[in-house]
Amino acid sequence: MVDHALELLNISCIFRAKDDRAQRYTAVADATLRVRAGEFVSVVGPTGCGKSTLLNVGAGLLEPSSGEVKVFGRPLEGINARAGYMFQSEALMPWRSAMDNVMLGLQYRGMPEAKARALASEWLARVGLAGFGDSYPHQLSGGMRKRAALAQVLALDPDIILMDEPFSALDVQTRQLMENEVLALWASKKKAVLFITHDLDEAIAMSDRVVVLSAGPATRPIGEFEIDLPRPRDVAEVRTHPRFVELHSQIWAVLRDEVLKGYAQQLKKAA
Ligand SMILES: Nc1ncnc2c1ncn2[C@@H]1O[C@H](COP(=O)(O)OP(=O)(O)OP(=O)(O)O)[C@@H](O)[C@H]1O
Repeated sequence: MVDHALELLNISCIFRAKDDRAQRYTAVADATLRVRAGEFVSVVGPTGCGKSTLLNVGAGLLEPSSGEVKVFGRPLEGINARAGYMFQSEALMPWRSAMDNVMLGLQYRGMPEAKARALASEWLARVGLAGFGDSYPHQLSGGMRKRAALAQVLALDPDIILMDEPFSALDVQTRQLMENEVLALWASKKKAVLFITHDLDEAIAMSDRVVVLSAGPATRPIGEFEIDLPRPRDVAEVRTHPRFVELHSQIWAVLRDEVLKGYAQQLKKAA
């Protein structure tokens, strides 16, 4: 039996339209997505297609209109306690130091202060922020804030890591450094990762598998690709690998039409 960490089974999400509450909008329709324990899966798809919606369902933050979520084989009820979630936006509390931000989740789970401080300090060092524990978010660079947010999630030792375009706000160099760091941490801990991104290069460079979503409405997976590139990988170097180029063109052939459809819809919405 395959050991799945997270299963989204026949998920549909229907929202009331924001501008007209009588109207319904089917964001996701009959979508099935599985992540094995220890597997790194990326989901790519056009803007606004429903990537975050699916991730929110996996996190237990959003109840689907229909379908089932299983976590290590068990139906999910409420918040997914075995998952850590890293958002696109800043998750650090500006009035707390980096150390206090990382400690917060640990203490919330009942860890005594001294133990939480020691563990937070260990994780800050692991993400390259030794000596920055007393700094407040505004005193850290964008990349350092992402590192602190990563420490915050990983310190909780989740079995599943959900990441929603975590590095999209970073410059290219910092982003590649962070991607390599995430890969190194992942390789040492081998957690299940569900990673949402707009960026196909990033998805291929990081993942074991890339899932392509169709343009909305009624988004669902329309392609799935095993990424058989050797590991360990350097995200910048792997892009020059002939197999990377081959996979990129195969996946782009599926994604391209959806991106064009998504773009046309955005234009229609804006008109
Ligand atoms: N709570 C909600 N109420 C109404 N509509 C919603 C709600 N949440 C999401 N939607 C709609 O569902 C669709 C999917 O949104 P979602 O944020 O999941 O897309 P996305 O692929 O993550 O977008 P992006 O690529 O821009 O981050 C969008 O059209 C969005 O407007």
